[in-house]
Amino acid sequence: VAVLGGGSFGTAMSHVLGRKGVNVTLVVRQETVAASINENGTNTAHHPGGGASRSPHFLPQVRATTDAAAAFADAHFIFHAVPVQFTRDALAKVSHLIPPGVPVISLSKGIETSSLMLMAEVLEDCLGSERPLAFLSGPAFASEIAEGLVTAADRELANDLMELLASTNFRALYSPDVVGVEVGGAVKNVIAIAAGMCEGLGLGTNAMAALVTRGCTEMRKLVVVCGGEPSTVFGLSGVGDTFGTCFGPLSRNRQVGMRLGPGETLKKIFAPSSEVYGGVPPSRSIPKLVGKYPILFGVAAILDGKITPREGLERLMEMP
Ligand SMILES: NC(=O)C1=CN([C@@H]2O[C@H](COP(=O)(O)OP(=O)(O)OC[C@H]3O[C@@H](n4cnc5c(N)ncnc54)[C@H](O)[C@@H]3O)[C@@H](O)[C@H]2O)C=CC1
Ligand SMILES: O=C(CO)COP(=O)(O)O
Repeated sequence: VAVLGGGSFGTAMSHVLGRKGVNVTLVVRQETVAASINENGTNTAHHPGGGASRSPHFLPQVRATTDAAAAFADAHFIFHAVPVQFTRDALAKVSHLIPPGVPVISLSKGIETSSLMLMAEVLEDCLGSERPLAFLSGPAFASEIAEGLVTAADRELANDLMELLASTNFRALYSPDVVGVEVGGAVKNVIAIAAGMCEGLGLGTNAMAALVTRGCTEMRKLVVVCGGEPSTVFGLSGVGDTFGTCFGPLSRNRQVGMRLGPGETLKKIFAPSSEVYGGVPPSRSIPKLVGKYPILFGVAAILDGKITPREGLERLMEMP
């Protein structure tokens, strides 16, 4: 397996596969990161997620390189772990190196803000309509991967992936609903920002439960608008990922919301690093896509600095 993107999730999935004895080549951009993985067994550039613990030691099955051509040449699967907004840029440099017929599996959750496309459409744009594609989603924090959902138009490819990934600490189930799975993964990040704000404002358990429940209703409506199956929302990629993200401490999107709630600005939150968390771009693109769903639209207005989190809450409460 070649994994494109040596961030938190690319690293975590390399560990999952490495522990199964699968040979993995992690494609990173910096020689220093590759050298650190190969020589010291650690990825100094990234925490596995949640900021709580450092990445475990790499097994010898996992090697890192900056040479995508070499990594892709004999790969049976390519896992794409570059954030949605940087996907086109990343693939523009390497897509010609991917041998024909080799499946590409997206691990990335979100909506491309410039085009309002899901990863299925972005990847088809970048890799052509013949490329076999699959998508992994669900509650899968890099620091404690547990369960994921594989979705693909091709059932045989999905079966191969479920077998490839299955282990004592990872289980993959199947869904045929690519749109429903992908919309769920994008929207849950936005709900997580809202849940973090709820927490940051100290609004309590009742408010949090109501917010997350109503957020999932908006997710279901959006899945339907985009052509997915509403029942997908009740599975791992919908409520599963939303609960894990909103009610636990691990989500970076939720952590952004927790700081926004009491009044910190996005500019200040992102000042120390150039990273933009997954939920921030979809928060802004989803309203363009669907119109005024109250929670999704409210998060966008807050991130754009048009209203404060507390004003957003008041608007929700005052809605007829
Ligand atoms: N961290 C997590 O727990 C989970 C993350 N995901 C998804 O996985 C995707 C990646 O997330 P993380 O690994 O957490 O992000 P990250 O910020 O830790 O890492 C992103 C990686 O992409 C690379 N990258 C950025 N721009 C690039 C470019 N133009 N060309 C090549 N590489 C580039 C960066 O160098 C970095 O190694 C996101 O879409 C996220 O939603 C999904 C499930 C869990
Ligand atoms: O998607 C995730 C877990 O399933 C990771 O969420 P964050 O990007 O909010 O950390």
